[in-house]
Amino acid sequence: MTVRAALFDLDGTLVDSLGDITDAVNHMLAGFGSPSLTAPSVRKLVGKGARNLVRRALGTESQDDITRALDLFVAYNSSHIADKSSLYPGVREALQQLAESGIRMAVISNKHEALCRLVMEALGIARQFEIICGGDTFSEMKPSPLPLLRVVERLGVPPYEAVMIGDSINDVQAGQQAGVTTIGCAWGYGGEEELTGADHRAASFRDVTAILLNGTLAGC
Ligand SMILES: O=C(O)COP(=O)(O)O
Repeated sequence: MTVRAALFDLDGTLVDSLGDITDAVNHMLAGFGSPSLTAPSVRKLVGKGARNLVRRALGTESQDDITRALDLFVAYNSSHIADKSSLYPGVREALQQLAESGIRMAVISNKHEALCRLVMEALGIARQFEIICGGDTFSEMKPSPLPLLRVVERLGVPPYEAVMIGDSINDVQAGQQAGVTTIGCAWGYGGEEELTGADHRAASFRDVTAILLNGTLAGC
């Protein structure tokens, strides 16, 4: 199999954003007079977008409260987007290498698209990607296959020549349903058990490039 497109998850895959997400969650909780959460607790809530994150952090089903919480979270996170966030080791080099080898690249995140763009600009990787989309870009977010199918269509690449690289079950399930090969990243926020369905497992970014460039993908 020739890999023509690499579709990357963002939080927990390219960027370690947990510190800033935790601060934004705690800013939001303070606005409700609720106690703070630790980073390991917030880590378990990341993955299905900001609305789901604030709903679970606050422990409410009130749509009014969730909307207010979301506004507080997004406003704080927008102005503290990369105070503590950084790229995972090897990301910059890997993106350069993949770009040089002609692999088309996109980010498909469940984070708001505007926040994706902000953090990617701040960390200097936005220009490496032809397409950047977030949880609010399409009518459905991962684990729906829809964002992946829309992106490969826009790239003009068939799903079977694309690979989804991510750290959570949302990435693995979206990839499986889209007919895209999946690489599970062991360094992210998803637990070990979330990646059992992935076609490949990467322990570092070096593994990701080796799998993408050396033709070691299943079915090669
Ligand atoms: O912000 C989230 O909930 C998850 O974002 P991700 O899809 O980039 O991991």
